[in-house]
Parts: sequence; structure tokens; C-alpha cells
Amino acid sequence: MLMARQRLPVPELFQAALDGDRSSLARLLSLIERGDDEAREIGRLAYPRSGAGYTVGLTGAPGAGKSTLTSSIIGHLRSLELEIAVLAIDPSSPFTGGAILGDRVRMQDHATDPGVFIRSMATRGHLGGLSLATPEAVRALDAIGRHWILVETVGVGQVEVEVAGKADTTVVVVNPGWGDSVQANKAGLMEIADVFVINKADRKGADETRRDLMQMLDLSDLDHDTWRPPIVSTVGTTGEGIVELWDTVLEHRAHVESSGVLAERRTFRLREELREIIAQRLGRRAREICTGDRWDELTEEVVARSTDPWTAADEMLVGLA
Ligand SMILES: Nc1nc2c(ncn2[C@@H]2O[C@H](COP(=O)(O)OP(=O)(O)OP(=O)(O)O)[C@@H](O)[C@H]2O)c(=O)[nH]1
Repeated sequence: MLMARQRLPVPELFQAALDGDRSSLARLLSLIERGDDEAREIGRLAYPRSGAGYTVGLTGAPGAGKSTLTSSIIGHLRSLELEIAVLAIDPSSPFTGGAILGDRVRMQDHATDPGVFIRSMATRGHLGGLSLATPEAVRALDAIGRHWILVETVGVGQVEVEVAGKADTTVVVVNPGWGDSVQANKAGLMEIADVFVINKADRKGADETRRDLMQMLDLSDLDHDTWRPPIVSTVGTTGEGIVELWDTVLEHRAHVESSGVLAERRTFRLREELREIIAQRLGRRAREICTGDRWDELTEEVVARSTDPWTAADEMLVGLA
């Protein structure tokens, strides 16, 4: 049965996922992660069916408690009888699927609940891959009817912040005494945060952290006229503050929907994605045309200084048309 499913053509796999088959959905996401022709085929099938879903990004330094919080959020949404999908993105890891999930024991609490779909995605060695694979995976989940999609990214580096910042609502998780762990990218986190969470609020220093954040928001030159990121305190391990956190996410959603900010953000993101698709295709074309006799000759001419790299590139680029 498993082998048969592995070999199913994409349209049938997609239909099986639409009919609720979880392993077909998992397989679709693996193909998306791989990023070859089948991924594009899935993209074409998913796109017209997507659009109703809403993504909530969760990011923060390793160990900030993202998985614990995600698990509590899942519990809350399930108590409201909502279905949910979680994508755990790890840009720095070459591992995928089960490898990371194995560590996410807390999330495993929900592993047998059909209303919850959890999946890890990694770079598979090419960093650019995730920037295209993540929105594609979100659309596939959206298309099969998961309308709440949580995207958790591990880490606070540039790539993680970029991936997290592409959600409809972005939640940045910090801890008491957070300063040092995220020093390198405080500005980046400030820029993407729609909601701040001080998790581990049971530890000392939570009040100072709140004051720090308030001060940073006061000093920030970001446009907070219509929405100033609220700060919510949580204790992920007990679930304290989770309802307030979720209500704040809902408030933010209502704000971006009614103000037109959501439509603007989505248009911007799609434009960026389109640019990225074109850049990747042009990159591939470039590799294709940079072979053969004329390429070898031109390289030699550049080495011999009988021509310069720019003139040589101009000649090769004629082949791109
Ligand atoms: N005291 C306290 N501990 C917490 C709280 N939330 C999470 N923890 C603990 O913090 C540790 C890290 O939590 P995780 O949820 O694994 O953190 P994470 O951010 O997902 O970590 P990575 O996946 O490694 O990035 C675990 O031992 C949790 O039990 C909290 O509110 N208070």
C-alpha cells in the first residue's frame, strides 16, 4: 500500500490528500520540499484552491519554548474544535520529516489527533529552497482545508526571521533576560513582530523584559500608528496566558483584515515569490547555457585577457533569450 502511494501520480496523490489521507499529504509535502517538477505540479493544483487559510508564524531563539507554546496553542484550538496544521521549519538543519519531529516530544501529544497535522521541513542542503517550499507547503495545506496554519521557525538568524516574517501574523517569542541570545538580530525581530510573547514568565526578570520591549517599541521608528505589537506573558508548560495569546492573534487578524494590511502583505509576498521563481529559473538557464565550446573559448579569452568578463557575459546572455 505504501509503495503504491509512493508511485501515485501527483493529481491522484493530491485528490487522496483532499479526501483526508494523511500519508498522501505527507508525501505531497516531501515532493514540495524536494522542489523539482512534481513540486510545480502540486503548486499548480493547490493555488486555485488556496486563499482561505491564515498563517501564524512563531519564531524565537532555540529553547525559547516555541514547541511548548505551539503544543498549548494546538490544545486550545482543538478545544474550540478547529483543525490545524503546523509546519516546523529548520533552515539550519539538513534533516527533515521525522528527524526533527522526534525531538519535539511535546508536539507528539497531538500526533494521533486527526484534527492536527504536524510536519517538519528542512533545507535539504539548498538555502534558497525553503523560501519557495514554505509558501508552497502552506498553500497545499490551505488547499486541502487546513485553514489555520502555524509556521514555527527554529532560530533567530536572518533566514529564520525572513521565513517567519512571511506569515499573516508573526509572533516573536522571547524569554526573561532575552537580550543576549538575540542580540545579533534584535532589529530584524522588531521588524517582523506583530505580537511579542514573553514565555517562561514564571522565571525572574519577566517584568524587566516587558519594560525593555516597551522601551524598544517606544524608540522604534517602525510605523506603529495603527498597530503596536502587544506583549503577552505566557508559561508554556502550564498553558498560562495561552488564551490571551490566541485572542491577541485574533485581534491582529481582525486588524489586518479590516485595514487592508493583509491584502497588501499578501500581494507583496506573492510578488517576492514570483521574483524568486523567476530568479531560480534564470539561474538554471544560466547553468545550462554556460557549457559547450563557445563557453570554453570565452573562458580562455578572458583568462588570456583578450576580452573582459563583462563582454564575455554579454555574449553568453544572448543565448538566454
Ligand atoms: N520554566 C519554564 N520552562 C519552560 C516554559 N516553556 C517551555 N519551557 C521549557 O523550556 C525548554 C525548551 O522548550 P521548547 O519548547 O523545546 O523550546 P523551543 O523554542 O521549541 O526549542 P527549539 O525547538 O530547540 O528551538 C523545555 O525544557 C521546556 O519544558 C515556561 O513557560 N516556563
